[in-house]
Amino acid sequence: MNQSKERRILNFVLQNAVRGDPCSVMETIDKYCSEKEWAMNVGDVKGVILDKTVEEINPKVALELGTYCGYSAVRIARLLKAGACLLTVEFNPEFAAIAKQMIEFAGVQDKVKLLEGPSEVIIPQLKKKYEVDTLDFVFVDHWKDRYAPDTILLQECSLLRKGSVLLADNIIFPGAPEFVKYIRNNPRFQCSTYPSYLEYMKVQDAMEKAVFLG
Ligand SMILES: O=C(NCCCCCn1ccnc1)c1cc(-c2ccc(F)cc2)cc(O)c1O
Ligand SMILES: [Mg+2]
Repeated sequence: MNQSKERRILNFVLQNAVRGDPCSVMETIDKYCSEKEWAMNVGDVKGVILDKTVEEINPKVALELGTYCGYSAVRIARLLKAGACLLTVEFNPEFAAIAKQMIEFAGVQDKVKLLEGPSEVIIPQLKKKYEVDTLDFVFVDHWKDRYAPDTILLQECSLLRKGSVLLADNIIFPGAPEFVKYIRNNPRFQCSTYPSYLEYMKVQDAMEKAVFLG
């Protein structure tokens, strides 16, 4: 049975990156996906916006929606301080299996909890099953038509507090128009847009930062 692209990316990392070195894993994925096969990692250009947002917030509890191969989980986790953690949600079992190995190879597994399943099922479980109080940071990078409903669900589940920061990928391409409409017209969020480029491409994209005002 022929290999998936995600399996080829993981194998390239296992054979070429330095075990236990998150930056080496990120660089190796970026090299493969810019030279050999495009893939929907947040990438090295938008990744800098993600880095700066995480460093500014210094979250104790972070949530990622959309793990994929684990590139952004490694990217976020490498910046987390002792005792901080990232919960990352992946719906696709194949992607989750790849991401688990990627996260372990990078050596950040102690800071990352990979949760497999639909976000609409997992989000309501975060408080009781995963012992979350509130979220300091949320990286939104899953199905684009789930951005708005899951942002509403996070509020309904009292998972956001005054100052919680959401950062959403792909605001321009592929786009998340319902989310943009919802979040920019919502007085409970302070929004800012970060123009950038689609991963590994000369195509415009952007990230939206939304601070929950409580
Ligand atoms: O669809 C995307 N991500 C979600 C993947 C599935 C999430 C599954 N899941 C996880 C948890 N709950 C559900 C995505 C797509 C593109 C893209 C860009 C150009 C193009 F021509 C085709 C695609 C670029 C991204 O940066 C993306 O993030
Ligand atoms: Mg994305």
